[in-house]
Amino acid sequence: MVGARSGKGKGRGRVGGGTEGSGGSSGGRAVPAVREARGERIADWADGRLGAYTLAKAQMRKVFPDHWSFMLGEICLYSFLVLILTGVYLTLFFEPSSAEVVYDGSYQPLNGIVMTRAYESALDISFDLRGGLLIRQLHHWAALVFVAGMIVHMMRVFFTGAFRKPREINWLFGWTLLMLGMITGLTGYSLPDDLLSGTGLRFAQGAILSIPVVGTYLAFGLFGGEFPGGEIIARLYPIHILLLPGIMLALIVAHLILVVYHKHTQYPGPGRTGRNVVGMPLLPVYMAKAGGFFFLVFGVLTLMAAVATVNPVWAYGPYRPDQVTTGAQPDWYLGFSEGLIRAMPGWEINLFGHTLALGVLIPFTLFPLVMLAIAVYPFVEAWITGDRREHHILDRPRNHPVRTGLGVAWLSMYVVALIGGGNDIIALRFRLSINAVTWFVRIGFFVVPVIAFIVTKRICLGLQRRDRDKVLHGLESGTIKRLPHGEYVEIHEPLSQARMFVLTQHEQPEPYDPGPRVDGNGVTRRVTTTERLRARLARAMYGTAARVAKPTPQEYRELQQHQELTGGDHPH
Ligand code: HEM
Ligand code: HEM
Repeated sequence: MVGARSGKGKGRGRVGGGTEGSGGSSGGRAVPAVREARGERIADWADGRLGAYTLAKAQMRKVFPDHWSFMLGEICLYSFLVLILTGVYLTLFFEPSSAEVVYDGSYQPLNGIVMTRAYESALDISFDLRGGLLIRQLHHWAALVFVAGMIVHMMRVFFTGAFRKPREINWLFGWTLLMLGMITGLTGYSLPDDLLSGTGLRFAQGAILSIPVVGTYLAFGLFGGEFPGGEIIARLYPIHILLLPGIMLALIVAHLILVVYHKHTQYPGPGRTGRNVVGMPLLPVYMAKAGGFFFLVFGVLTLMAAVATVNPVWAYGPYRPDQVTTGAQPDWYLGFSEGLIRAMPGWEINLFGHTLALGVLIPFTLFPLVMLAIAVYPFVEAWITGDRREHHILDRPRNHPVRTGLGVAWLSMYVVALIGGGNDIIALRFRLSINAVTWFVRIGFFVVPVIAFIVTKRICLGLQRRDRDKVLHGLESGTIKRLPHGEYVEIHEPLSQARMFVLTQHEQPEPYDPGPRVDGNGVTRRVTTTERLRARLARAMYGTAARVAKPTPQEYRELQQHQELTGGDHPH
């Protein structure tokens, strides 16, 4: 089905079976000879009050393009729903209290141990509440998958250039969701007040303390005094269950409204243009698929929760500031910031009688900066290209080697820092020296992204060359033929027209050029440093070193003629 991008309500077919004008009251309406079906009566009732027909007509036949990578956003959505469902259940039994109690419950090894009521309630949920452990595990697994889903979804959007006009704002909404998701996770796994969550909070408090001038005040204010204080769990609780999920829910709604408003992008293919969407209608096809997919995500998460233990708080024991678990790890998405701090040398300087803990402050600042780099990327790229057009057809990542290289470099930086966050575990498991792992991270943080960039760019260029080859020479069939004069040639099968279109439809724009500095009359024109920088970046991004010229029709025709002469085979 093909839907138009511009104009509203292009759906065809009768929606809801309504025959009356929408929004109108049924006053003065003649009694129908045949009683309408119950569904139709309910639909009429709703339409009279909500204008349902107009809304449904415009949206229900909306076309959604089909591609597996468009399920990634859905995985984020469904794991968020699972988080809310399981989170609500947990709030019924979890008590965010730092009051001290002596444990006397089903988990024998901890009996008689002093702990907070928060930890005790987490143990009760795990051992004494029907389904409690499964729900706790499900909540935690959903959180891990939620953030992973966001990163993969973000990279899909990044590598295909779906962030370009008009979707820059939606990119920022998404990015904010990613940041909030990470913080919500941190506030969540800090709640049960086990030894691991306390260690994480100590880490966060140390990072806050390193902020110059206001750090101490902030830390004291947040924790209600000297660490750990008695307030933090009770303060994190409303932030975790209400404030952050509330903001995220609003942002997700805005995000999805924008997806509907802009209409979804589509991969290039014959018949797909920037003015249409080729795919399946929202109702019934897409709704059925989405509904099924929700249960699939829910089911897989439940299976993971049932068979793989995550955060066994009972094994860690209650938090005590004088103890730390060995191999303490944050959840994977914050391993990045942990790694930066672990790899950073413990520098400290004294400024006007105040200590500046650079060993913590620098990595603590670097983390948001690395994240910020990806947030502003769409705007930087738009500035470099000077492209103000709307884009609804996705790029093939290979056709943008520099962008793809930058994305992979960014990811590799993330992975190197993640290795740093688990330096002790990696050293232990692989029998390496922890110093060797730390030094690898220190050097790798700068070197690995550069290597990743260069390798990715080369692979992209190689793939472009391969595409060019396929268009001009067709597919290698593996059949070798001997010509009358003794030469061996491989028979090449021509590509389908559709494939040929996909491989050649991309644009290869000339990079921005500020023009000659001296014009025809010998007058020197001022070219600003910014213009020069922009031209240089544009050359790096789209210049001849960053693309393999796609075949011209002329080249193609010449080869075709040659082919006819040699009887359908390409000499190689
Ligand atoms: C709670 C988190 C998120 C949810 C529930 C969500 C949901 C969705 C859904 C369902 C779609 C349409 C299907 C698809 O393209 O996968 C979508 C598209 C989009 N998302 Fe997200 N997303 C989230 C996070 C993000 C993040 C972290 C980013 C980027 C930083 C992002 C940027 C976008 C953009 C630009 C589109 C439009 C893509 C297009 O039309 O091709 N989203 N999102
Ligand atoms: C983006 C959304 C959310 C994320 C990423 C998230 C993440 C987490 C994580 C990782 C934990 C630690 C679980 C454990 O003990 O192993 C947790 C605990 C908890 N979460 Fe959430 N959560 C989210 C939303 C919510 C919502 C919406 C609610 C309530 C309506 C909620 C209520 C709770 C409660 C009560 C706990 C403590 C229970 C316990 O740890 O045993 N969460 N959350």
